[in-house]
Amino acid sequence: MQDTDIARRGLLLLGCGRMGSAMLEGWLSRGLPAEAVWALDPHPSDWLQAQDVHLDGDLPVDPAIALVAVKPQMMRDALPTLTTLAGGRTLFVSVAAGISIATFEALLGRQTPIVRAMPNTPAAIGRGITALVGNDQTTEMHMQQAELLLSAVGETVRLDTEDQMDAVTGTSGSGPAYVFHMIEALAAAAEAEGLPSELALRLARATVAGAGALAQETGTDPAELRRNVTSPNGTTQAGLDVLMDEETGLRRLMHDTVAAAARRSRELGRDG
Ligand SMILES: NC(=O)C1=CN([C@@H]2O[C@H](COP(=O)(O)OP(=O)(O)OC[C@H]3O[C@@H](n4cnc5c(N)ncnc54)[C@H](OP(=O)(O)O)[C@@H]3O)[C@@H](O)[C@H]2O)C=CC1
Ligand SMILES: O=C(O)[C@@H]1CCC=N1
Repeated sequence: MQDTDIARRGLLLLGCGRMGSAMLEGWLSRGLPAEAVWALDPHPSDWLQAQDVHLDGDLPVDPAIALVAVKPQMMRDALPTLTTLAGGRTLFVSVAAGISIATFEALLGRQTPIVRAMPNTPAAIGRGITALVGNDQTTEMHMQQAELLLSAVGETVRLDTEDQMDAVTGTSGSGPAYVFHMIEALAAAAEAEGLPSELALRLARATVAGAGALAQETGTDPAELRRNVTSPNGTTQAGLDVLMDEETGLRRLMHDTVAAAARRSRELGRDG
């Protein structure tokens, strides 16, 4: 991230809570100079205060990007802080769930280039994935600039239409929480089978991490990877008979989980 327009002109981060700091941690560790970052947050964490970023002072004059990472419900209060940067060279990037580009245009003006993005917290270790879509003012150069920033903390993918964003939010935005719960549930099940809690958690964590890495690194169809584990009439088959039950199994549960999250994203867009 050194020697980029972002490093030269600066990055403004509005809201540095869980998602803002996950990304900031990733950018700093990938070479974005701390002095190129202006962060605004009413209650900065100890971690944020320990970074050499400009904290809660004046706005930078002409930042390349203003990234908005406050809660959707805070957006209407927080965004006016940045209106002096709207309509100029600064690209606005929002990671807020639900809040539409039209809402940002109403607050910042239609001539402001705005990218709506949905990252996830594995960005903190450079393993995030962020989906992006821009408004009519965003040029190819703006999209590439947003991708440069977000690809420093993981993969990026452009969406065809903004209305895909609610489903993306329910899938990859919220998804890490589902996977962490999978670790919790697997560990609890191991304990119920008599293993000590520390060992149970260690096995569950390494299994989820290892399986995820195998799926990601080989690119093999996950169904094939699942079959590779499943010996005929063996232990895995006995387990999967429960997990893949059509009525009560994971597919149905995951369907309802993602649908509920996507629905909430649409609600936040209406009420946020
Ligand atoms: N957490 C996640 O996994 C993901 C979150 N997002 C999106 O990121 C955004 C932030 O979420 P998350 O980080 O979880 O939430 P947090 O509450 O952890 O972070 C939001 C931060 O913004 C601060 N804030 C509140 N008002 C202002 C203001 N006026 N100016 C500057 N900062 C302000 C908050 O301070 P205080 O707490 O003191 O109010 C807080 O530190 C949300 O819009 C969410 O939808 C997107 C993808 C994933
Ligand atoms: O829970 C939320 O609303 C945010 C958006 C995606 C992940 N966290």
